[in-house]
Amino acid sequence: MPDVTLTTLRALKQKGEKITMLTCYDATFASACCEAGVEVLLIGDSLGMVLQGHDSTLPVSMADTAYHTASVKRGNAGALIVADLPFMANATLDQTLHNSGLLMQAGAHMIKVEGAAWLAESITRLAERGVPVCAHMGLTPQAVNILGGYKVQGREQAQARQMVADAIALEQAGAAMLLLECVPSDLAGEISRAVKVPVIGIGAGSQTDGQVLVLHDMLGLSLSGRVPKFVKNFMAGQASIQDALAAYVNEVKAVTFPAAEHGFSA
Ligand SMILES: Nc1nc(=O)c2c([nH]1)NC[C@@H]1CN(c3ccc(C(=O)N[C@@H](CCC(=O)O)C(=O)O)cc3)CN21
Ligand SMILES: CC(C)C(=O)C(=O)O
Ligand SMILES: [Mg+2]
Repeated sequence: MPDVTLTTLRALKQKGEKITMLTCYDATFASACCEAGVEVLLIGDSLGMVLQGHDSTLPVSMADTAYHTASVKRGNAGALIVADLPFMANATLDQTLHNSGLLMQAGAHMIKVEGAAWLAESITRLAERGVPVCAHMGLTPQAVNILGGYKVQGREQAQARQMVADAIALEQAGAAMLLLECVPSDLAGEISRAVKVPVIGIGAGSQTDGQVLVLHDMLGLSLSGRVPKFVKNFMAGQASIQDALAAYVNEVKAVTFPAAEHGFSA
């Protein structure tokens, strides 16, 4: 796969071709994902849940994230690498700049931060220094203790209008990409059409510019036996992990995944 850059992703959006993204935490899976044509690899703080067995993403440290980012970088063959800034690693602007720098030096090409319009200042400061930022909106799992659980966001009209306005504000602040988690499908489509930067969705329906899933979820593995409704098991009917990864890429590109049953209504 030729190196995927921000330019590649913007061109895919303009062409109307869907962007494929998966979480990835190690070199071997990074290599397998690249082989399958996955364009973006995310070192998600979901690693705290799927690798470490915690019940939230909050315990994940900068050291954990840097370690997995460096591992993914060694197996990568052309994908754009995005790393999640862990819980409280962006408590101040100084810490945001310092910690983002460490993840870029570990091998990330882009940093992802959870929030809304209040992220604007740090996104601008990072972009000035050469760090592209993905703003993760909607269900932001680091705020699970404020949100009262992993619940769909933006179902109320006022909250939906605010999310559209925040997305536009963050694009103007210099965000390179947006990610929407667990928002009604039509709202996610509206936001995707309102900005020029690529919008990736998880539990956000099929109208976004791309899709992401947690690797373990799409391979049919779970700790609890309980999986969110937006997850599809791509191992079903496949002979190998490599085939399952390829099936994911095919279904996202063909817009057969996500189907209506994987999304939420308003
Ligand atoms: N393995 C794994 N997969 C994920 O997608 C994921 C993580 N871990 N850890 C971090 C967050 C937590 N996520 C979650 C977890 C549960 C639901 C969930 O159960 N959602 C309900 C919707 C509830 C509602 O209707 O408001 C569902 O039915 O899917 C959603 C996102 C997504 N992220
Ligand atoms: C679910 C994705 C978007 C994520 O942030 C993660 O894996 O941590
Ligand atoms: Mg995350």
